[in-house]
Order: sequence, then C-alpha cells, then structure tokens
Amino acid sequence: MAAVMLSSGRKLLQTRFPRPPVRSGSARPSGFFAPSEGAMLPAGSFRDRLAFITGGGTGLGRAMTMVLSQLGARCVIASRKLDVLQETAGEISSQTGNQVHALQCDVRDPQAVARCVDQMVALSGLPDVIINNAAGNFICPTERLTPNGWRSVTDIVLNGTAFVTLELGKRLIQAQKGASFLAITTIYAESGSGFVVPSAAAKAGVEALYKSLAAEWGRYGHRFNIIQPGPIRTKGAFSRLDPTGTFEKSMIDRIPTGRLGKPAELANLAAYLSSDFASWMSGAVIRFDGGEYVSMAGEFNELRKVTPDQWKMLEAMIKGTKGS
Ligand SMILES: CCCCC/C=C\CC/C=C/C=C/C(=O)SCCNC(=O)CCNC(=O)[C@H](O)C(C)(C)COP(=O)(O)OP(=O)(O)OC[C@H]1O[C@@H](n2cnc3c(N)ncnc32)[C@H](O)[C@@H]1OP(=O)(O)O
Ligand SMILES: NC(=O)C1=CN([C@@H]2O[C@H](COP(=O)(O)OP(=O)(O)OC[C@H]3O[C@@H](n4cnc5c(N)ncnc54)[C@H](OP(=O)(O)O)[C@@H]3O)[C@@H](O)[C@H]2O)C=CC1
Repeated sequence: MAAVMLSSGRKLLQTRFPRPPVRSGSARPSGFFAPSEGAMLPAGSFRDRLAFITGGGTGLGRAMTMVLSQLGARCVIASRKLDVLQETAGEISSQTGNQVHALQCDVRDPQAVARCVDQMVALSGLPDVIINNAAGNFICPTERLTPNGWRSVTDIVLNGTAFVTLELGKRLIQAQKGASFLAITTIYAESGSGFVVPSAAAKAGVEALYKSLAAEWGRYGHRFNIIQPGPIRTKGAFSRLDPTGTFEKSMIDRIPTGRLGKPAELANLAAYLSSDFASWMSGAVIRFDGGEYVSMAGEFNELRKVTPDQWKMLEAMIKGTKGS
C-alpha cells in the first residue's frame, strides 16, 4: 500500500501499488534479445594471425580462444594450470583444425611472463593479437580483507596485465611489428563497487593503462581497447561472486535485456576489436552488459514497476497540482 503525503503530513490518497509480477531471467525481455552465438566475422579473418590469450583455458578466455581459432588464428593460451590449458587447447584445436598451444604462466611473476613469451616466440613467433583476460576476484567486506588478499587480486589483474603488456609491447616495438591489445575489465571499473574493492581498483588501473598506451604506442602500430562485460555465467566468476546463487535473480531483474550475457557473444565482440575490421579503433572502452550499468544508475529507473493504472493516477495527481 502506498500513500501520497501532503507536506502537512496528511494522507491525500491511498492506493495499492502491487508488487511487480515476479519475472524469471528468461521471461519476456529475453524473447526480444535472444543471443546469437556463431562466429560473426567472415571465415579466415584471422588466417596467418597469432593470438595470445591469458586465462584462455576457462570461461570467457576459452570462448575467445574458440572464436579466434574458428576464424583461422593460431592461438597460445597461458595461465597457472597447465592441465586445464592443455585440455582446452586439445578440444579447441580438434574442433577447428588450427593450432592452440598451452603455456604455463603466472602473470604475477614478470620473469615467468618473459619465459612464457620466449616459449611462444620459439613455437610460433610474436603475436598479432594479445588479450589480457586473466583475473582474480572474490566478494569480501573490505574490513575483512588482508594485505595478502588485496595483493592476490591486484597482482593478477593490474600487475599481471602490465607485465604481459610491457613484455610483449617492448618485443613488438623492437621487431617493428604492429598488434592489437585488448583488456577485459568490468562495468564497475568505472563506478567502483563495494565488496570487490581490490578488483574494482585494479580494473580501473588496467583501463588507465590501456587508454594511456593507446595514446603513446599508436606510433608503433599498437591498438589498445577495453571491454567491460556485465554478468556472464562462468564457474570462475559465479563461484566467487555469488557462491550461493542468491543474487542472480535480482541481478537479472535489473538487466533491461532480461538475461545474462553469453561467453560467445563476448567472444564475437573481442574478435571484432582484435580484427582488421577495427583497425581504426583504439582507446575505446566498450560496455557490454545488456544495459545493466545504466539501469542501475538512473534515479527513476525503479519506476519500471509502476503499472499503467498507477500511471493514470500519478498523471492525474501531477496535472492536478496547482502552484509550487
Ligand atoms: C550477483 C553476482 C553474480 C556474479 C556477478 C557477475 C558479474 C558482475 C561483474 C563481474 C566481474 C567479474 C570479475 C572477475 O574478475 S571474475 C574472475 C574470477 N576468477 C578468478 O578469480 C580465478 C582466479 N582466482 C583465484 O585463483 C583465487 O580466487 C585468488 C584470487 C584468491 C587467488 O588465488 P591464490 O593465489 O591461490 O590465493 P590464496 O592463497 O587462495 O589467497 C590469497 C589471499 O587472499 C585471501 N582470500 C582468498 N579468498 C578470499 C575470500 N573469499 N575472502 C577473503 N579473503 C580471501 C586468502 O585468505 C589469502 O590471504 P591471507 O592473508 O589469508 O594469506
Ligand atoms: N564472467 C563474468 O561475468 C565477468 C568476467 N569478467 C572478466 O572476464 C575475465 C574472465 O573471467 P571468467 O572467464 O569469468 O573467469 P575465470 O575464472 O574462468 O577466468 C580467469 C582466468 O584467469 C586465469 N588466472 C588467474 N590467475 C592467474 C595468474 N596468476 N596467472 C595467469 N592466469 C591466471 C585463470 O586460470 P588459472 O587458474 O589456470 O591460472 C582463469 O583461466 C576476467 O578478466 C574477469 O575479470 C568481467 C566481468 C564479468
């Protein structure tokens, strides 16, 4: 029951504002926004190209490796867990017929990054496409965070991205070879977010790093772009950000397109940004979130819950107001 109060405190009108109908993640809006998951670019768009993808063994990194490989790229995927990487590499290359190499690398360790790049160069040369996708994250009230907890996330996300970018950037400059660099951040890199503070701080740092290098290293033939994904189900993210599954429904409810993103959708955008079709694109920050960010930001967006009958009444009240 909602009441409209006069400034005197007297109730002018009472009306029932029923709770909005419960809408599941797959209800009405997703009928309008069904995902398309096949490779979007023309076949062979990455023929003779080498792509290096950190965290390419799982989740979104795996999906990006899959689409690049489908489009003809040779791929090198790198992270800590060699067995996971090898399994993914085998699966993708047997589906696409293109080489996928797995290299162990902890991006927090600059020497390990240099060794990994040495191995890649020996195997396949320097890459044309670099995707900094590896990340660490977990929800935690900031007052519970230890220095090592802070370090574990910021080292992977910010330092890891910087070490990979510096190592490859310097070698590419030396070799006078152009390349596309892409970083995967998140929508809260822009707004900040409680409960994932090291991630928010580190992702914001990655964005500053990539925007800065877009300005500085264009002269070497290097492009730098950023994708800020909204929620896309992966085991890595959801097990650490919503371990009980409690928040998923309310999250979907605030996404105007009414559903989570799909890894393959993100992968198509990443492929476009890394391709020659985007050769004029650098320094771009692309939010890819089904509208979630603007939906959370708008002061009056909760008025979506107001029914047509309630609008009639509100309109009459507003029009009936005389003076200020
Ligand atoms: C409604 C929400 C639904 C989902 C939302 C979806 C989308 C919204 C936008 C999403 C953005 C997503 C961003 C992402 O980055 S998702 C990527 C997630 N993937 C990963 O994190 C994979 C890699 N992660 C890890 O390996 C670990 O989680 C890691 C980051 C902790 C690093 O591992 P490791 O180096 O082995 O570190 P540990 O030794 O385990 O721990 C180090 C340090 O951290 C403390 N710590 C670990 N976990 C927690 C926790 N949950 N709470 C508090 N502290 C934690 C740990 O205790 C150690 O500190 P000490 O001081 O004790 O030594
Ligand atoms: N899924 C989502 O909803 C969203 C995801 N993102 C971003 O997307 C990217 C992919 O996340 P997602 O696929 O969901 O999650 P995953 O957990 O599947 O991916 C994270 C990857 O990072 C690798 N990694 C972690 N630490 C290191 C390290 N020290 N050195 C090298 N590699 C490391 C992991 O491999 P290993 O354990 O083998 O090292 C893993 O493959 C991340 O940048 C994340 O921040 C952003 C917004 C939303």
